[in-house]
Amino acid sequence: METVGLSETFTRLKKEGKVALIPFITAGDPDLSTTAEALKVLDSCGSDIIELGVPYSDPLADGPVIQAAATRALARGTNFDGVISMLKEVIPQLSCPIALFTYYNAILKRGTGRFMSIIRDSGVHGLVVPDVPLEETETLRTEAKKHGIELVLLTTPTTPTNRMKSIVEAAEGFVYLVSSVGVTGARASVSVKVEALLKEIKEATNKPVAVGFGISKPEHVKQVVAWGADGVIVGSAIVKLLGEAKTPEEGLKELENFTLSLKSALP
Ligand SMILES: O=P(O)(O)OC[C@@H](O)[C@@H](O)c1c[nH]c2ccccc12
Repeated sequence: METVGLSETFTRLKKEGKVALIPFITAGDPDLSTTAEALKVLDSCGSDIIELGVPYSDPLADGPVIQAAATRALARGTNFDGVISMLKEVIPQLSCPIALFTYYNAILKRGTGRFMSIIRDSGVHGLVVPDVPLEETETLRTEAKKHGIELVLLTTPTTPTNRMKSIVEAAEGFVYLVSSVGVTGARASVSVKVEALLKEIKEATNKPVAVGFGISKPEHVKQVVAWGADGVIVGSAIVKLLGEAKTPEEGLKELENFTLSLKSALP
């Protein structure tokens, strides 16, 4: 089935008074066939958008859980081409859009235009590149737009206001609000600064804002929703379940239960 893109998904959810559940998993951990199953589980448990990470050898923005997942995936021989061919198989079976998550290196290696057409042909709708240098963002954005890919941009608690404004202006699909400084990883609680940050961003744009970093429990989800988030991103807590389970089947079962618990915390 042809899935709609990121911004259309948020438009539908807004009409329904709902908040997007956006899980992140690392492709190839523990292996690509389990990733294919995990995408279907996440979709059937009510995920609205799925962030799929392409494993990279130097994930500088990632904490230990996702770094370990990338290492395991790379050790299994997971590469960009393998992720793309898996997606070509799986995306037609999903009802929610995929946002590919990659460090800038994978784009540099192929050239921006070629990279965008490859991911578009696989059925991917969105793209998140956490380490794209500011001066390269414009090229990335132009090429993404040309190929119908929504380029999500990230803003953080330490992003100066005028820089935040240009980020939200340029972002497609949604704005990714990184909740706390530092790297990805489950935290005991979500930074209270998120409330003020969300307010400031929502004064600067009508685009949907999804919050990520450290969210790992249903109560975190409820908190972020209460502060006005349009979407909630959960990565490390899910990656941990999948990657550290005794068997892939057990990991998928735990993934299902955990995703349902997060979904039930959302309106
Ligand atoms: O893992 P957390 O704390 O739940 O945060 C989501 C995060 O994993 C995901 O969006 C992501 C994975 N790698 C990243 C690198 C930078 C920014 C965001 C990310």
